[in-house]
Amino acid sequence: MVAPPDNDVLWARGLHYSYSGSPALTGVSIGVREGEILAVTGPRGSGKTTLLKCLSGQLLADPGEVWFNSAPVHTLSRGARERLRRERFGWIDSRPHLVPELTGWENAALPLLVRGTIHREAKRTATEWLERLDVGDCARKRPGALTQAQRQRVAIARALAADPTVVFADEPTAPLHQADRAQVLRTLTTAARSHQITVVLATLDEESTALADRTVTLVDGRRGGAIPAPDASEGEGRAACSVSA
Ligand SMILES: Nc1ncnc2c1ncn2[C@@H]1O[C@H](COP(=O)(O)OP(=O)(O)OP(=O)(O)O)[C@@H](O)[C@H]1O
Repeated sequence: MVAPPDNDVLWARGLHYSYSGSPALTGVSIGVREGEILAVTGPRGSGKTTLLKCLSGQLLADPGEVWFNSAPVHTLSRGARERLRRERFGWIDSRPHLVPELTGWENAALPLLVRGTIHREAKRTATEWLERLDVGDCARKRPGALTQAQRQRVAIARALAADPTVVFADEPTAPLHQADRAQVLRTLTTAARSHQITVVLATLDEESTALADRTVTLVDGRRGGAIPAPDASEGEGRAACSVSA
């Protein structure tokens, strides 16, 4: 095994993944820098979700290597991968899967409570994140009383409140109206940048890639070219980062 570059928080080499014999990823290699916002784009079915699941340890590439902070993830047991996901990674899905019986703050605090954080502290952190994401007024409401955009913000707060090193966001604005998309995405990227959280963002949306530092494209489960983000004066992405392929 070759160790990854020190400055890559996530590093993957030669990822292959098949669903019942149908290949979804065929030899994808990628490096993600600490604090970087990386957009993964490509047509429907090109393997974006599968890549995020392999990088986050939900799926085990076969073959392929995934390293997090210079330690191998692909050799960990299922239990150790689950622990890593719980403690270091956040996941934002394209649909906000909130617990209907819990209030906004309880939903946002869930990963902290599962981890054993004391109730008062978990509530304070969750409430702060809801406020940062402009849904402070949803703290006491149940998901059924919220709009889809509010629910998605609560789901984002839940991912960020647990103090993750990396957040994986799988088309997080897909279910939103056009007007809400840019705002929700801007809120996510601003919050991530201000807390040095690395974000790997699967998206079909050009607006999303403009907010990223770098974009990689998948085509039929393989890497296409890397597109540097526009200059800060044109978009909000930082200057282009180098690609490790
Ligand atoms: N659970 C599954 N079982 C069987 N095939 C799957 C499964 N999930 C994904 N696939 C297939 O694997 C390939 C890659 O899918 P994936 O969802 O990773 O792509 P994607 O780029 O995220 O697509 P989309 O933009 O539609 O979400 C596709 O051909 C898809 O049909």
